Order: sequence, then structure tokens, then C-alpha cells
Amino acid sequence: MTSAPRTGRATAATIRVDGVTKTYGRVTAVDDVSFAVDAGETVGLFGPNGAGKTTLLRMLAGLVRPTAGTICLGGSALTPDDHTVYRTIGVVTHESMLYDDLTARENLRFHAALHDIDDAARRCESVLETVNLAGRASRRPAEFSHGLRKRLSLARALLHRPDVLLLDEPYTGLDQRSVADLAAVLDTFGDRTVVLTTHDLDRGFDRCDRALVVDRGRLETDVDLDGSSATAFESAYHAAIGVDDGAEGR
Ligand SMILES: Nc1ncnc2c1ncn2[C@@H]1O[C@H](COP(=O)(O)OP(=O)(O)OP(=O)(O)O)[C@@H](O)[C@H]1O
Repeated sequence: MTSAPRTGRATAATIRVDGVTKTYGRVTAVDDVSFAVDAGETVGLFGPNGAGKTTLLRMLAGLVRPTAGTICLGGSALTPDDHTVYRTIGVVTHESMLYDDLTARENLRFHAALHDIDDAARRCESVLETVNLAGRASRRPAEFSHGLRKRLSLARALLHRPDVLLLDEPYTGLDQRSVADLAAVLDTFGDRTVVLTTHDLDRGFDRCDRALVVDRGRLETDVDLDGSSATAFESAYHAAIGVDDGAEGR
């Protein structure tokens, strides 16, 4: 069930992370991590609080610069000055990156203009429909609940039809219905590439093809979830972070 990191696979990797480290002063948030994600894979970054999941995801998104190592997206190295590669990714992080004084529709139109999206007006309406916010398009995100803001952030991330979607804790703060809506949206994302962080072993297991378990900044194991049961994954997860089954909260 536990497989080696897929860095040696023959297929062209959409994402390649090589020897990436991130330090903040004396804190090593991410410690010499390497992995690859193939086109069309959905990969979950799992691990306890402070493991380094968000830092890794933010480095993939170009929001944080690695202290050492390289990250390539679609064969191009992420560099601070080359913004073209960022057009191929959509990001949903804890910071919603929404403008509270614009309506939901205006937020999307603004983002569409930044990305020079063809047929922007129609695309914005289509994405609002996708995330089930068409009826609230004229309202401002300041009036939205956490779940609605998350949906609008997702709409913004999908707008420019990215090849890769990066989601930081997508399930946090969502009710059952919103989780189901998110699943439906991700289903429409089809065979494109998704990397997400989560504490939710069950939902992560349901959604992901692969789990990368991170602890204290290190990549501890790489689990093929398609070939695993939920129970086996849970055991592998707890073994990787060095605690007995059930001892670490979800
Ligand atoms: N901007 C920062 N400045 C200083 N330390 C940071 C910064 N960002 C993260 N860290 C530290 O890096 C380590 C990894 O943090 P990170 O947020 O990546 O973990 P995480 O796995 O996402 O945690 P959680 O599940 O709690 O969100 C932690 O020790 C954290 O305190």
C-alpha cells in the first residue's frame, strides 16, 4: 500500500518538487522534501498541526519562496519574476483574497480582467453557477458566511481555467451541504490536477488518489489511496506520524 515517492515515473509530471526546504529563522517548516504529481492526479497533503502542509502548498502557489530546492510546474521552474506559470494554477488559501467592497460578481470580473480572460462576462456567470452563487452575485463577500466566501474563492480560483488547483484546508468550516457542493465542483474539474491540504482523513481519502503524509517538515510516506482501504490509510497515517491509531485528532 505504501509506495515510494513517484519522482522516477516515466510520465511528464505536472508538479515536481526537488529538495525543497523552507526555514523561518530557526524553524524549519519544510525539510528537504521531494515529490512529483502527475497530470490529472488529486494529491492530499496530510499531517498534524505545524507539519508544514500549508507552507508546502504556499510554495507550490508561488506565495512563499523556498529557502532551498526547486519547484517546477508543467516543466517550468517557479521563479519570482516569471508570472506566466502562475496563470496555470488556481489557489484557495485561508486568506480569501477577495475584495470586500466589491460584489461577488465584481470580484470575479476584476480577476477576469487581471487574467485577460476571453468572454469574461459570460465566464463569470458560468463560474458563479458552478459554485451555486448566481443568486448572490450582487452581494458583497463581507456579507457572506465563511462557507459562502470559500465558494466565491473557489469561483475565483477556477475562473481562468487553471490546469492545477491548490486548496488549503478546503473542508474546514464547511457544513455537510457545502462539502457535497465542493465535491460536485471538484468533479467538474475533471481530469485536471489538484493538490489539497487537510486534517480530514475520511474526506481526504474519498477525494484523493494519493496521500503525502508530512510531519515536522519531512515527507514521511507516500500512500497510493486507490489501492488502499480507509482503515489501512488511517493506520498508515498514524504510523507515519508516530502515534497509535486514533491518538491524533481529525
Ligand atoms: N510565516 C511564518 N513565520 C514563522 N514561522 C512559520 C511561518 N509559517 C509557518 N511557520 C512555522 O512553520 C511550521 C509549519 O507551519 P505550517 O502552517 O506549514 O503547518 P501546517 O501543517 O499547515 O499546520 P496546520 O495544520 O496547523 O495548519 C510551524 O512550526 C509554523 O509555526
